Amino acid sequence: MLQIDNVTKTYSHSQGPVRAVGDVSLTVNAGAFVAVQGPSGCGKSTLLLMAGGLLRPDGGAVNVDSTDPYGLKPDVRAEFRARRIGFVFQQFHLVPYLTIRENILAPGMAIATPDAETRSRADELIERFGLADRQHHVPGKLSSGERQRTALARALLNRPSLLLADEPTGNLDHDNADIVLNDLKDFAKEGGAVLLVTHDDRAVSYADSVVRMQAGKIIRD
Ligand SMILES: Nc1ncnc2c1ncn2[C@@H]1O[C@H](COP(=O)(O)OP(=O)(O)OP(=O)(O)O)[C@@H](O)[C@H]1O
Repeated sequence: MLQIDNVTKTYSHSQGPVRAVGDVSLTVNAGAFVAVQGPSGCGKSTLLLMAGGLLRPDGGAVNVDSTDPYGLKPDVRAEFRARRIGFVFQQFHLVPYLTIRENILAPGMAIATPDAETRSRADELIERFGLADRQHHVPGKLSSGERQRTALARALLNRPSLLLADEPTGNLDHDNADIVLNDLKDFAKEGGAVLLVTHDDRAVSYADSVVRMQAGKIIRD
């Protein structure tokens, strides 16, 4: 489902280059929930962005559903991402002037005007995540838990095969964190692939397997 082979990334910086990820390989199969755990600055977000077709590695290869997203033209890559990959971030990244329902429908808009099936999928997710009463509100009016459930619903709209989650519980209390982590787990149980990057021990306990990262490298136990 997700295969990362020997990827590297170095950022250029006025103070000199910053090697964020060096020679990392990782596989996440369908039905697997894999966590990458490591301290702040070890390269987790960089790895996740490369896995999601959002940041081209300097070297190595990324394959999602046997497709190299970086081999696609930018517009085709954007559509590929919208169809196959769901993203959940710590800061939610909702569009502040769109309602909750419109935010959830946003990945549908990236492909075409949402048809009846997509709209009904959005309604199903709105029910499932307990957002029915808030669907016509903008994100600024919602709690952090509701915002992250909105982000998760948005990530699931197009029935992706891969979910990428970057510290998704960082802004949530325990109860809301449990809800989100159980939803990631359910997604894997239903046959999806989940890659979670986090420093949080509790979040990691929901994953089937954990790899540790330090200073841009995977540490093998
Ligand atoms: N755009 C950038 N330009 C320069 N350096 C960057 C950039 N983005 C990240 N870095 C550096 O690359 C390294 C890895 O950053 P990254 O955000 O991937 O780590 P992280 O493990 O996700 O950290 P955190 O948990 O704090 O988000 C850090 O040293 C960071 O300062």
